[in-house]
Amino acid sequence: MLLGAIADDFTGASDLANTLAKEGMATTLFVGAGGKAGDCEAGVVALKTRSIPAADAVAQSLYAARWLMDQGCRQFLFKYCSTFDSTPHGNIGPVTEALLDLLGTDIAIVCPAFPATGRRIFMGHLFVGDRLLNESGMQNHPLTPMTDPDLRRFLRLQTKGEVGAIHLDTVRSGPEALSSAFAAERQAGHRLVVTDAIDDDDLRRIGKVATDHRLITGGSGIAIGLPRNFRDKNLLGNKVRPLPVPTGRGAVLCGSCSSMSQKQVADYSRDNPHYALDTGALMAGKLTVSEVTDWVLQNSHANPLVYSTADPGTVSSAQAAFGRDSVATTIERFFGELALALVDSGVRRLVVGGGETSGAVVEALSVRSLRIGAEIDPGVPALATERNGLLGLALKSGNFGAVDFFAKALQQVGTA
Ligand SMILES: Nc1ncnc2c1ncn2[C@@H]1O[C@H](COP(=O)(O)OP(=O)(O)OP(=O)(O)O)[C@@H](O)[C@H]1O
Ligand SMILES: O=C(O)[C@@H](O)C(=O)CO
Repeated sequence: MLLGAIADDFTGASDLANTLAKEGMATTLFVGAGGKAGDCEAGVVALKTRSIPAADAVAQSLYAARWLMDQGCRQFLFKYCSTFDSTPHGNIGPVTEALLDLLGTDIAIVCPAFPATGRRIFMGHLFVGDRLLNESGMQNHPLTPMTDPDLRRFLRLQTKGEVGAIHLDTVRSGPEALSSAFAAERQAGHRLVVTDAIDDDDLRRIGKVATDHRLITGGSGIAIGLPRNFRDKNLLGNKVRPLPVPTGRGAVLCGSCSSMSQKQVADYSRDNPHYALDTGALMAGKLTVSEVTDWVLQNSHANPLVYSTADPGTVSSAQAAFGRDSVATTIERFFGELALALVDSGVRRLVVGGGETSGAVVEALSVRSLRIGAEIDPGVPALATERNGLLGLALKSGNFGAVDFFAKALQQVGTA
């Protein structure tokens, strides 16, 4: 394994694995670290550390990094959300500083840009489409509301050390000038350096210069330029293989409340059987997994949708009534148990919306690794794994995918 990545959630891991596979690295997505890695050039360890206490996120990330070091990785990538999902306490800053210490290196690019999905960084500020981050809908996120678009200022709340910045004009002023700018930041003791990028060419420029950086952090976009560095050193084989095609019934599970998920749920619900989870009933223990499993199986000829997706007002009321973490955990556990029941009852194609939700689902399925297939929409590949036979999956980040994503994904992760 040449490149080892640690992703703070599961949809993020599949997003990054998609980029690395598209750029020609034989990539495997691992559900947690440990055990045998098999034959791959890039390994992405999916963790569920985005919204847990910082100390736990650091411990799990260091464990994953040590495992990746044992696999022989030469370069390491910490993948977080392209909308920088975090809180003033972490976990992006603390995990990055701990990885720098472990890897014995003194600089980490911080670049969540993902232009294909509208995430761009200019003068240290993160945009989503034509809006600043804090006006993009992300200010309403159920777990990590993003209210400051200035990455330098927001990240500084999470770090021990000062944060550096490299602006777009420097990124575009040639590899030598860009390398010198990183050297100057290093000299100034700025270990985390927010780096502007507004298109894929900027990301390739940064990737080229980062060839000798031991640690890089960001969204999946920052990985665009990295496979080429390994290819230029003749380190890559021709190992990317097409996915096998699972066959069987399908279902969609959505626990994301993002603006895009709300549109996707509305779109899919128009023509397909759909079941809205009643949060109150769930919290009162009045809605059981077996009840919903039965409903899905009765409708499984038509690839039904089960969702907890709700608008910000409904989410806030549920959080006020039951507590934010308690409602989130209950819903995630429900989706995990539901997915397990469905897959063990013969569902062979599963499309999941939301990073935390995807983490709960994949962990409940107890699969160890996933293979990466073709891209369905930017940042979301078809995935395949084994559980009682071949299982096709798509793990969609909250705001990713076109409005008709669910129908499209069901077709691309396998056949009926
Ligand atoms: N109706 C609801 N009320 C309160 N919380 C909810 C509701 N529905 C889902 N949640 C919780 O909100 C969180 C949504 O996070 P999740 O990561 O799954 O989606 P996302 O943040 O939109 O996706 P991503 O992280 O990929 O961008 C989960 O913890 C989920 O359990
Ligand atoms: O970077 C992104 O936006 C996604 O891969 C993600 O991490 C959402 O959970």
